[in-house]
Amino acid sequence: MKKLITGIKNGLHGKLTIPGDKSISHRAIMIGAISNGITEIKHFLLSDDCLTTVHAFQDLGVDIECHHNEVIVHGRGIDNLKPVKHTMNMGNSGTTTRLLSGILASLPFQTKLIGDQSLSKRPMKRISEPLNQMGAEIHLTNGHLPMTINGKKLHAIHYRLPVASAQVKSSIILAALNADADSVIDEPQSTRDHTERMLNQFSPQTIITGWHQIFIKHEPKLIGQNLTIPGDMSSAAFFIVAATLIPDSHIILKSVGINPGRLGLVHIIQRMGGHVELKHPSNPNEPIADLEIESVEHLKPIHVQHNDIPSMIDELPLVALLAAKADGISTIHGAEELRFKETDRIKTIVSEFQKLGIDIEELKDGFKIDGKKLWHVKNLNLDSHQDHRIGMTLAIAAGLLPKTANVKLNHEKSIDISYPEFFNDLNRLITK
Ligand SMILES: O=C(O)C1=C[C@@H](OP(=O)(O)O)[C@@H](O)[C@H](O)C1
Ligand SMILES: C=C(OP(=O)(O)O)C(=O)O
Repeated sequence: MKKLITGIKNGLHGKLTIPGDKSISHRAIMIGAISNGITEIKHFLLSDDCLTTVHAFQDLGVDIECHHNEVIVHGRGIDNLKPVKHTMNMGNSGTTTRLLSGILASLPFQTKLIGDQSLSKRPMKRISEPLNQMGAEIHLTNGHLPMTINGKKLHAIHYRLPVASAQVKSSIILAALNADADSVIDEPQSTRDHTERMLNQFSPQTIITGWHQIFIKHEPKLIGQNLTIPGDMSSAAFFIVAATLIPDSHIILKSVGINPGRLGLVHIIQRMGGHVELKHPSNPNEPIADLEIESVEHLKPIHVQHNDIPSMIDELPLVALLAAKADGISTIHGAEELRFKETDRIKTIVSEFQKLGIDIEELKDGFKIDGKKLWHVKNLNLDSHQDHRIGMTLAIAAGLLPKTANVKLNHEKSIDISYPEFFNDLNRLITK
C-alpha cells in the first residue's frame, strides 16, 4: 500500500523529460533484432514490459546490451533467430505477445508463450486468425494464452482489420515481411503507425500507406539504425491532466512524441477549453515537440465518439478524470476495447472513481460522468487492480483531494509496467 499525495496546493511547476515511448521501445528491439547490423537505441524505456521484450529476444539468440537507457541490439536477420526450448513468459505485456507472435509465425520451429494472470485473459484470436490464414499453425487455449506457435513458410495476405488495433496490425505486418509475396492490410480506423515508420527507416519503401490501406513489401533488406526514442505521450498524459486540473500549474514536458495516432488526449483537452500547446516541433522519423500546459479554472464537458478512441486508447482513464472535473455531463462512447486491456478498464475506472465520490455510470461501450468540483473523501483505500494506467490515474486523482484526505493505493508496483519513475517525476513537479 502506498500513501498518495493529496492537496497539491501551489500547482505543478517546472520542466520534465518524460521517459521513452513504450510502443516505440518494444518495436526498436524487435525490428533491430530482425535487421542486419547494429541498432543503437537512446532514451529506451526501462520498464517491466519493455524488459520482457528484451529478454524474449535475448532468448531467441540476439545479443542485446543495456547500459541504463542506452541499448545496443546486434541484429541477426529474421532467419537467424534461434529456437527457444523453454516456455517463454510474456509477463503482462500485450504488445510483446502480439508483435512477437507475428515474427515467430514464419520461423521453422515451435514456441510456447505464457503470460501473467491478466495477460492470460486477453484475447489472442485476433492475431492467431490472420496468422493462421497466412499458413502458420497457432493453437490457443480457449482463445487465450498459453499459445503454441508452429512457424511455417507464410503466404501473403490481404486482410481487413476487424478491430482498431495497432498490435494486430503490427503482428500481421511483421509476419508479412517474411511471406512469399507482398501483402495488403485494410485499416478502416487508423491507429498508431510506429511499426510502419520504423520499418521504413530500416529499409525505405517497405511500407506504403494508402487511404486506409497499408502495402507491405516482403523480404525487405532491413539494416540496423541509430534511434532516439521520443518521450511517451501516454506517460506525459498523467502530468498533462494533472497540470490542467491543479490550480496555478504551469509545466513543460520536453521532447514528447506527437505521432498523430497518439494525439487524442491533447485534442480533447483543447476541445474542453484547456491550455496545452505544442512548442518547437521537429520531425525526425517520429515527430516530437515540447508540451506547455497551464491549469484552467473551467473545463467544458465532452462527448467522445468511436472515431476519437484509437488515438487516446490508453489515455481514456484520464479523459474520465477530466470529465469528472468538467462543468456538466460528459459521455464516452465507442470504447469497448477498454474491456480487453490489463483489466476491464471500464469496470475498474467506474468502481475506483465511485470510491472517490465521482458521479460515474458504466455504459456498454464507455461511461457517463457528471462533473463536480468537490469530491467528499476522508479515508480511502484505492486499488490499481494490478493495472499501471489505473494506478497512475488514481494517484493524480488523489492530488486533487484536500490535504486532510488520507488516501492509499494498493498494488502500486504495477506502475513499473510502463513508468517506474512516475512518483519521482510527480514529486519533481510538486517541489519545483
Ligand atoms: O501497438 C502498441 O504498442 C499498442 C497498441 C494499443 O493496443 P491495441 O492495439 O490492442 O489497441 C495500446 O493500448 C497498447 O498500450 C500499445
Ligand atoms: C494496454 C497496454 O499495454 P499492452 O497491451 O502492451 O499490455 C497499456 O500499456 O496500457
